[in-house]
Amino acid sequence: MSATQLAATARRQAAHAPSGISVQDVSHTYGARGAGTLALDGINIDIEDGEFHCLLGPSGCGKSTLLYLIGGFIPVQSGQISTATGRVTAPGPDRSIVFQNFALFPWKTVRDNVLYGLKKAGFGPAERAERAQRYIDMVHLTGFENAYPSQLSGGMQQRAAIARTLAVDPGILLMDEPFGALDAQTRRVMQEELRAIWRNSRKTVVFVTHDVQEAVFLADRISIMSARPGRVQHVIDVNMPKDRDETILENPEFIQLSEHIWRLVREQAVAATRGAH
Ligand SMILES: Nc1ncnc2c1ncn2[C@@H]1O[C@H](COP(=O)(O)OP(=O)(O)OP(=O)(O)O)[C@@H](O)[C@H]1O
Repeated sequence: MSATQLAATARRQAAHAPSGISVQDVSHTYGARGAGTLALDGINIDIEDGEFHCLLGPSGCGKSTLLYLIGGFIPVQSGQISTATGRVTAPGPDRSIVFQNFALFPWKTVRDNVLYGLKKAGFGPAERAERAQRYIDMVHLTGFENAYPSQLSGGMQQRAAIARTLAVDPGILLMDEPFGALDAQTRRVMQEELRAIWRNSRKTVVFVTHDVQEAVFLADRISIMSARPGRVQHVIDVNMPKDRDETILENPEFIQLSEHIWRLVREQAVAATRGAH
């Protein structure tokens, strides 16, 4: 193998390995500096490789902005974000994102939506076909390979979007309120499935939500953000069993921790409402 091929293989392996994320003193302003909106102010977060980390905070506190900065979808203006593959300056194969609104191509079938991501990520034809089926099966959409998004329920569409993202095997999975559009029951099932998928795949996950129970159910650690400008107010360890299903909702420790976090988030939500007047 040539040095170039070796380097390409090393890059590809690094992209698939779970990676830590270091966010150092990151601030972000939308619009003209000085006259614009300060969305984030001096964010510092260290996320370990393989960690499930939730960003929790009131609407408008900058959770999505921080996620897009980590993804490299918007440029870092101030401070620094790094992963195992180096400093984040643009999107890369080590980071993939799942959006709230599924973001599937409506004119492509489930299989073709998943294949599209794989082709873009540079997988060969045989591996693309094998991976597409494997991840469609993993999210329990076997039998719906040829269905179009409009023929699927919201939960099924979001499972297809998750399959598309997981199939390319990114080391870091970024999720922006992916279950926000789902009904409560489907949302609970998806949370359990995501937690199980994460346990098997050992990805690093950064998950944005404003739902306290969702954060406590899913996360190893939670960063609670302040009302705008977003700052990290508290970092909470969730010391719960790694295998979680809905029985944990009745666990007294789960209830106590959720109430504690709810009070912390409520303080920020009240501050946000006052700031808006
Ligand atoms: N493209 C943009 N141009 C100008 N301001 C923006 C832009 N995107 C976001 N903002 C502002 O930056 C702040 C943070 O927005 P962001 O979407 O990151 O917050 P969020 O915590 O994810 O909110 P939500 O929970 O409601 O989705 C908000 O006040 C928002 O109005």
